[in-house]
Amino acid sequence: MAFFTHLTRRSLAQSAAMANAIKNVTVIGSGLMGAGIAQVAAQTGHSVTMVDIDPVAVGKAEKRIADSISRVAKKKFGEGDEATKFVSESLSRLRTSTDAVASVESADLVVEAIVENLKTKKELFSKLDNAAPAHTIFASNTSSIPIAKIAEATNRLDRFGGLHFFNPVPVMKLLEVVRIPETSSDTYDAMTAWGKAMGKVTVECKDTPGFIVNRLLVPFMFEAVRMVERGEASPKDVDTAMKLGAGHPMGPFELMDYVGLDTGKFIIDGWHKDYPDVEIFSPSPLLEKLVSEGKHGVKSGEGFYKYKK
Ligand SMILES: CCCCCCCCCCCCCC(=O)CC(=O)SCCNC(=O)CCNC(=O)[C@H](O)C(C)(C)COP(=O)(O)OP(=O)(O)OC[C@H]1O[C@@H](n2cnc3c(N)ncnc32)[C@H](O)[C@@H]1OP(=O)(O)O
Ligand SMILES: NC(=O)C1=CN([C@@H]2O[C@H](COP(=O)(O)OP(=O)(O)OC[C@H]3O[C@@H](n4cnc5c(N)ncnc54)[C@H](O)[C@@H]3O)[C@@H](O)[C@H]2O)C=CC1
Repeated sequence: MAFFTHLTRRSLAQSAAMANAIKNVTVIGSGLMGAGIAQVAAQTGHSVTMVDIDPVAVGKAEKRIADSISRVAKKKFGEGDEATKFVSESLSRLRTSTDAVASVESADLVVEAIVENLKTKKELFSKLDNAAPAHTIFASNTSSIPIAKIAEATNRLDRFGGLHFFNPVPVMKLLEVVRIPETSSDTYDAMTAWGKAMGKVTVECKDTPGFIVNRLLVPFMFEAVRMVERGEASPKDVDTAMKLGAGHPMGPFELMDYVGLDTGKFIIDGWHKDYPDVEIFSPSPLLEKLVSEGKHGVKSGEGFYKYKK
């Protein structure tokens, strides 16, 4: 028992040391997820650089972060000086850039949250691998792509893993920490300790399709779309049914609009390519139509539903 307690103390001390080791965080991608991850990292005392190839996306992310931090501050401190200080100190730790390579030069951790496309992610990581210091840990926030396939673009498989956050990042408590066979224990422990320092509850995941949550959630969403395509129910009735009958905070169509239908299409296209014989992953005419019309959900003003811009 004493030996066990000693071990627990030692591993707690090690975890704390590792959380402290990650001070400088670079988040690549300033869309829905990148902005949320950068915000929470800044809120929890990290020095953060948020990068996007698109300067317009950076500007939009800054506005979303300012709005979200105010809501977090209000919830934590109410109105007043403490809330104002929390907002200004958090924002002072956040820088932005459009130059990914330059932004990793002093990073302890790089979290990638760019579009859900394997080729684009590999091209990015390949460039970053040459520019980042040897100790830097690389992580992807991918929803559906195997971490091992992304990591192939680098020479740091032992310092590579998945950090899969949930939308909206400032609110959702879960973080899936994904390891590939080559991920070292030090890297895995450092990612987990950092997740806890971010205020998240972590779960350990193997590099299996969809990890834990999306392995269950995505087929549920697919099935909801198929029901509507078969004319069995309307999106609104499916949403009402799942909220009132199963206690979900959002119905599947509201959630798909919230996540982004373009991201949903990237996921289904990728899984259809990898598993061509699994019928549920075959292309959805309804989803194809909405995405081709630029209806990407809340972020574009329309998806399955219409939103005020
Ligand atoms: C056949 C083909 C089909 C193909 C389809 C394929 C689709 C594939 C999709 C794949 C998806 C993959 C995504 C992924 O990898 C993982 C995910 O992230 S899944 C999504 C997980 N998220 C959820 O499930 C969210 C569920 N919704 C909710 O929990 C709530 O609705 C939500 C918190 C979003 C909003 O709550 P609500 O009560 O409705 O609204 P309020 O505005 O009142 O907010 C409540 C509370 O929370 C605070 N808050 C909300 N948003 C923010 C924010 N951005 N920042 C800060 N704070 C926020 C708000 O202030 C409120 O606080 P109070 O103190 O309670 O007032
Ligand atoms: N939307 C969601 O609810 C969730 C998404 N994810 C994953 O997070 C990642 C990002 O998703 P979202 O934030 O929703 O996407 P998004 O479409 O909102 O943002 C992606 C951003 O990446 C930028 N980008 C594209 N290529 C880039 C490059 N080479 N370098 C720098 N920036 C680049 C784009 O300009 C855009 O601003 C995806 O892998 C997605 O699967 C994970 C959890 C939830």
